[in-house]
Amino acid sequence: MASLTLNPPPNGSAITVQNGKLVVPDNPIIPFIEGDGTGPDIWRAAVRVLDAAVASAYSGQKKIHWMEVYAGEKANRLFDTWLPDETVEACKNYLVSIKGPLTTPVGGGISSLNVALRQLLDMYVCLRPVRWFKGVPSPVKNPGAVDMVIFRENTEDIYAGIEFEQGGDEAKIFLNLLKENFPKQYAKIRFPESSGIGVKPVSREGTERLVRSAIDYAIVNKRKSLTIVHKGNIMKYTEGAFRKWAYELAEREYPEQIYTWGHWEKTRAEFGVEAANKVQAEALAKGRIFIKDAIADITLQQVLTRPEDFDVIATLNLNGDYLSDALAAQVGGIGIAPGGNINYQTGTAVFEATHGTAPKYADLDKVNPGSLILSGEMMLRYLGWTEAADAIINAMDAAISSKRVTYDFARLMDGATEVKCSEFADVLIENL
Ligand SMILES: NC(=O)C1=CN([C@@H]2O[C@H](COP(=O)(O)OP(=O)(O)OC[C@H]3O[C@@H](n4cnc5c(N)ncnc54)[C@H](OP(=O)(O)O)[C@@H]3O)[C@@H](O)[C@H]2O)C=CC1
Ligand SMILES: O=C(O)CCC(=O)C(=O)O
Ligand SMILES: [Mg+2]
Repeated sequence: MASLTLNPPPNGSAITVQNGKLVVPDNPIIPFIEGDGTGPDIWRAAVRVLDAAVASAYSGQKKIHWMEVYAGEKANRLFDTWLPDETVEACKNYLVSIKGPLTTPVGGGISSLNVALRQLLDMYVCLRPVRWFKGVPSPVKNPGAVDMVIFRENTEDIYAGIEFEQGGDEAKIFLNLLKENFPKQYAKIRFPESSGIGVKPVSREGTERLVRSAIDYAIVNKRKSLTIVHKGNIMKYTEGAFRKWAYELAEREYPEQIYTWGHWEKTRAEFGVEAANKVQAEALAKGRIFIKDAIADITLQQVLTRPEDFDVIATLNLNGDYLSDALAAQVGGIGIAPGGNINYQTGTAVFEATHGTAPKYADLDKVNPGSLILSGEMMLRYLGWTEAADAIINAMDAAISSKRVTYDFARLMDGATEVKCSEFADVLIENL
């Protein structure tokens, strides 16, 4: 078994934070994790596009110095560990990283390494923008109306990993604890002997830092609304509390920048519906962000039936996981759905696609690398390298217009030429 020593590229420099702002040298060291399954294919394609975009935008004055760090199957194969401490340390020390997808077995085995990274680095925002590129095949009539940005809470909820396996000693201890201390709640468990147990923590701090990031984003990017998505009618003290804390934070910290349903309701109670509508219209015309909420099940319908009503979305971990894949479907699928895990306080960020390892396509040079490339685009924007990021968006538009696309788009697009994963990268590079 090889021993693990990371060798930082000798000509690169670390990104740092000063006075709460990222300081990005022209030669930043950026750790990358190749990923499992299709990860190596899409990484090989993505890194070429990212390097070419930076080279062409800055005429060679800026250059990323990539540093491979290990996780998942490759780390286990080479170093007999799934997530080496050195990887977590590198992501922490170099601040900004990028990764391919990592496999998580279902129903047993190791816990998610993706979730572990988010928790260990306390990257509390999972940022997943969903927008349509002209010409991308979509199952909905008006995919252009989809322009949403999901802020998914990334460290809490059922993903905290507090679970007890049915029949195990821990489950028995936990069930006894419930029985003795909370007999009324225990009585609600229909089949206690044969139940596995999961615990769902949702905190005020966790909610507030997520919602604050979402409101800040909405303000900076001049977005119209923020919808708090929750299942607070059923899970009152977790998801219901998320909704309550979100509104309270908005009203307390952003009184001049937001307008909420609560404000509308107050005006309506005093002066009637017409007056309330008028005050709301005036507030929104001045650029205030409209803060509203929606229950998770109806949200999944309404993002389809009236997408124009949704803009920035703040939601809990599991809702955000479901919602991001569902929304990706409306704009061409998971093959071009990017994301980033971010701690806006420390600056730590790991960018990664929304999709998984798609193992049936591993090593076929087939899948769409767009999601990882667009995650890289988000990363470049996060670094402040907007020219390179813009170049990638323009190249994506041009590649799709030319209809030279990977299998996922080609199977739905009339007159398309199917290209391989690596060839799609070539098409993008031609268009930079
Ligand atoms: N952040 C991460 O690292 C994530 C990891 N995972 C992990 O990935 C593994 C597999 O998960 P699974 O649920 O199958 O989901 P995947 O996202 O890996 O794949 C599901 C389907 O999505 C489509 N797809 C995925 N990636 C692409 C791409 N790049 N281009 C085009 N189409 C794509 C394929 O559809 P089609 O069959 O129609 O061609 C594929 O069969 C699991 O272990 C899971 O835990 C899952 C999500 C995120
Ligand atoms: O960690 C995993 O394997 C799945 C994660 C996931 O689905 C996501 O991040 O969207
Ligand atoms: Mg997911």
